[in-house]
Amino acid sequence: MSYAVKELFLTLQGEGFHAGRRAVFVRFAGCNLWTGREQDRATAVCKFCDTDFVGIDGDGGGRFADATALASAVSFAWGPSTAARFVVLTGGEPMLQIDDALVDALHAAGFEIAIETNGTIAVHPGIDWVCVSPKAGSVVVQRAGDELKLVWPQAGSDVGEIERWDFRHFLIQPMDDLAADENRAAAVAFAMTRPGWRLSLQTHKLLGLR
Ligand SMILES: C[S@@+](CC[C@H](N)C(=O)[O-])C[C@H]1O[C@@H](n2cnc3c(N)ncnc32)[C@H](O)[C@@H]1O
Ligand SMILES: Nc1nc2[nH]cc(C(=O)O)c2c(=O)[nH]1
Ligand code: SF4
Ligand SMILES: [Mg+2]
Repeated sequence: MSYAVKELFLTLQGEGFHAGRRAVFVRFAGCNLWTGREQDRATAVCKFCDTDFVGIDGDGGGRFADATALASAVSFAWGPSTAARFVVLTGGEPMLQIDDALVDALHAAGFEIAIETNGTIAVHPGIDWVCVSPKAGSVVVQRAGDELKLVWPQAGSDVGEIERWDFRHFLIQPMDDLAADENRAAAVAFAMTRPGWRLSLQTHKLLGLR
């Protein structure tokens, strides 16, 4: 299969459990919860997305003909060191494109594979670190994994239900929008009142990283 990739870059993981860790990001084009067009945002299932995932025109993006080609680009972006190789598959919704061949090729290149997913498509079992970020109004089928990262506040999300899902870590992340200041305060209040949850900040934005 070929892969449509919006952008591919080396940075520090900015969010969640692995925040601060060097990582290659592969941002797949396309999502099942929003077209990515501003005129469709208000009617989308997911209305608060902070990301441009339309097309294959970003830095390092393109159409990769096969898994070997994409894994080679990830390896090149990481550089020659074989230590602690870490790739984050995101998007858009990466589970629309991830397949056996890609997981095998990234593992063969020595990478630990993490995913950022909305959880509406079952995650490939070969992925090493599963971060699910549920969206109110969607049906989450991936209810187990390493990290549950809830963007907050989200009207209509059932926190009581989410807390019963089988994740090792529960994180609350303030929604970045015009109300970002209030949202940060709401996320802090959430973490203060719900033991077992931790605050996740989008540190790459604070640091001016990608
Ligand atoms: C752009 S999404 C791509 C991966 C996948 N589609 C998903 O939603 O998890 C990457 C992460 O950014 C989070 N995110 C998106 N928009 C955000 C916003 N405005 N504020 C805070 N986090 C946001 C998502 O919830 C997800 O955890
Ligand atoms: N530095 C950095 N960390 C991130 N963590 C999750 C991201 C994403 O958009 O999936 C992201 C991103 O775009 N950049
Ligand atoms: S599910 Fe993820 S990529 Fe899709 S619109 Fe929402 S935050 Fe953006
Ligand atoms: Mg992002």
